[in-house]
Amino acid sequence: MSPPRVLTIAGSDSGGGAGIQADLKTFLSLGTYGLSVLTALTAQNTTGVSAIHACPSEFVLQQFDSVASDIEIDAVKVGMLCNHDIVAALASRLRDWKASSDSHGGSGVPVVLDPVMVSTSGSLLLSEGAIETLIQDLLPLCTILTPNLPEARQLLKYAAKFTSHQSGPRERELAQSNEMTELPQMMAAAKSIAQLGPKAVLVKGGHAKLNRPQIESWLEGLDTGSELAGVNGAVITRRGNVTAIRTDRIPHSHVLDETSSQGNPQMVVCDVLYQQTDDAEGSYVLFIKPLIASTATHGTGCTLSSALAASLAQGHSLVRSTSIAITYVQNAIANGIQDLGKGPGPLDHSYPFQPRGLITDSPDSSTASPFALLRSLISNSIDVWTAFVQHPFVLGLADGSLSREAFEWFMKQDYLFLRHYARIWAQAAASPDNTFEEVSTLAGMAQAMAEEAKLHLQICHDSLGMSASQLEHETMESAATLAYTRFVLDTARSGDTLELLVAVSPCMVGYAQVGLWLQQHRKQGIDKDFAAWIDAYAGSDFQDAAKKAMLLIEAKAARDPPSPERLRKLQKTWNAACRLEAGMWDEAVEPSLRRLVLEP
Ligand SMILES: Cc1ncc(COP(=O)(O)O)c(N)n1
Repeated sequence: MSPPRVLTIAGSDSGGGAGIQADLKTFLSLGTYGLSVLTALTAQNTTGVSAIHACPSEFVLQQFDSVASDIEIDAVKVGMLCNHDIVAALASRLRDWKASSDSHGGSGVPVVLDPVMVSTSGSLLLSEGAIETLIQDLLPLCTILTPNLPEARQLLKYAAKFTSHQSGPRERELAQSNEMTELPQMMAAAKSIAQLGPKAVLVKGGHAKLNRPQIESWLEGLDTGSELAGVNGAVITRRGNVTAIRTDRIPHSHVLDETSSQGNPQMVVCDVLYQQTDDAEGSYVLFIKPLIASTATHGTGCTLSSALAASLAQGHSLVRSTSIAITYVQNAIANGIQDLGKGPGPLDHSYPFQPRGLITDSPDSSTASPFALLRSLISNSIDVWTAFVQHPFVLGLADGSLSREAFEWFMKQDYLFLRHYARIWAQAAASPDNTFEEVSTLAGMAQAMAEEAKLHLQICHDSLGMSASQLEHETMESAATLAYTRFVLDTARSGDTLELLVAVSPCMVGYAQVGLWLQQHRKQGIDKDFAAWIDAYAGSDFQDAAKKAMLLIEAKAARDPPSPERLRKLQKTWNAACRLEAGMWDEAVEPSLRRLVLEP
């Protein structure tokens, strides 16, 4: 079960925040295996770059040949290339390598190119003379190019020179305007840059703060109102060749104070993805999300392009990979390490495994890879997982802004859910392949659910005057509760114990994670029932039962290691369960989504 392999060809940042260091951390947290070819060493810290030592281009190729002749590579990310010699040597090698791997029946290894030119701190990371070679030799080989706005401006200066298409003056006009801060301009720029050869271009809008009402009205002019879907809290609309994916969710941050991260909800950032299509029009996907006002953004470009390459290596489409990469970066920025050195800090690449303690700590030092399966399931569902464990319901519990009414709605539905959930654990306990100890652990989870339900009962009794019998026999079940329980019961019927355990895991692992997180981040003076809820999930009874069950899942997976195909199926089951979990909280916080469907 070797993970997908991703190669970074980039420079080293001795400060650890950008370059190959950022790339390898990103690869690891997105469930891939990282390889690296170094182009240059930088003496760098949070305050800037003090020296650069370029590798001889022959040595860059030697590293590449060594890796590529032995290890099958699923995606490549290219970052800092330093000088003309390295660009030229690499372009020639990548062209031959891609041609030979394509001729072996492959559809081509995706190459993500981050055209690193100048560091955030102002140092030149690509010599002037290398840009033309990069454009002429390297861009045509790449699947996607990911310039930020200053880099896009640079590239546009060359677009007119190297392409035969008609819109030369337009490029010059765009390149000269230092204010490429309007969405239509960014879209035009992405399309022009694509003429230079890459199949797709992602113009990153981080340097342009856009105004939400303006964007909304621009999109409305475009929309026929065809709202396609809400996926992971995003609203997707499409008109013609423009798809817009809008999220309002501000990633939770344990480092930024609310005033800075939520300072102005009217400000958004938009990344523009342009893909070449068979007709001349191409297609656009706009990723619109809240601006996070943080200074800890060192390594953002490296991280985004690496996350994109890792997701492509996992087999995701370009649009989904872009969406995963953006989600990863948003959250890693929101959790940026502010106080690492004297200058702007780096992102926190390890945020998916926060709070440290649940899944990162080895419960048993004799296990080489504790929680290997659960880590891989989380790593491969970062966007879905984050939408669940940092749901507005959870954030509302932390700062007390959740309404009592939403909380009580959820308590009633969760009470109904828990009865089924306890049945499912009991069913898993009865599986014929269980050891004696496993029967006891799984039955213990059923018992833990019964304990958990007592809290629900008490809250419903004290605030709504409801008895257990009223809850069980007079409460209608909502669509989200029914959907989740039916999904898990169907999985149980398939008879595959590991799959059943994966279906119930997000609830257990997620609540254990959410409980620990809330314990650290809840505000003083929140509602006493919110506090009791947090105490229940952060408490040792629930945490211990969850940890035991997690170890059991890992033991089962280790005993009968899933094939790649089975792993894909388990991942789908996990993803669905995460979405269904979040769906129950969606109903709580958004009354218009509630549907009571099943009479008791
Ligand atoms: C080795 C290396 N590669 C890339 C960057 C750009 O990153 P940033 O724009 O965040 O400074 C960097 N500073 N160092």
